[in-house]
Amino acid sequence: MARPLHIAPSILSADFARLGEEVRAIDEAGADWIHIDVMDGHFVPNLTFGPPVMAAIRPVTRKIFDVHLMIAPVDRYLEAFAKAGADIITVHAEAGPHLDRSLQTIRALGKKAGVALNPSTPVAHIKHVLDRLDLILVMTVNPGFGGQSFIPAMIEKIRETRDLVQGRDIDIEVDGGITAETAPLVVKAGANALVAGSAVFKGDAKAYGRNISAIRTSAVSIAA
Ligand SMILES: O=C(CO)[C@@H](O)[C@H](O)COP(=O)(O)O
Ligand SMILES: [Fe+2]
Repeated sequence: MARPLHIAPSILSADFARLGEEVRAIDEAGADWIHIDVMDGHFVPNLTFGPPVMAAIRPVTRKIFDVHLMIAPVDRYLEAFAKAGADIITVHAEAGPHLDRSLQTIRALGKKAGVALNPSTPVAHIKHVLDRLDLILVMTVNPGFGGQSFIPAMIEKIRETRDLVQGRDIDIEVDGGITAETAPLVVKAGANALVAGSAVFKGDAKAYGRNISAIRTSAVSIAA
């Protein structure tokens, strides 16, 4: 049976001066998860926010906090993000020397564990940690910035990931350049969690619901 579809707006594209209101707006607009991009200026060439900002927006919504950590080394920060209200914590495959240990730590903190694969990272990298995973994030752009173009070669990688996890309770998430146009392609290939930043946070808050629906409708249309 097909896994449920989750639309996860990335607050990287929100107006940071009104972050709480923006989170409330996407909650009311029908977001399934709230995607939180944490960047360290080292693993990726950009800086965003950390646990205190996350803790500040935690009371605004009960939706799943889907936390994408672009931090290396990552292990020393896992507990802080768990305490700040993360539900899913995703680390990059290259974010530390001991991926298996990082994933064990996340689950020991009572959170769902995810691994993110950069566009150039082979799917085979995670073949031996599947038992530790709740989610695989296939990056469809190079991490670091919102508003980049979807990399078409990632379609084949999503298929490969889907084949690898067959029969397991693992979500396949995609992140980068997801729009109403690319959504059906990634869902057809096997993705069931779609991150979208610039395609959701365009126009004013009244448009967010329409933007989310447009992605969901086109994603579902291909699945039907
Ligand atoms: O992790 C990242 C970027 O590194 C993403 O979550 C972006 O925030 C997605 O933005 P769009 O490509 O949807 O604008
Ligand atoms: Fe992300």
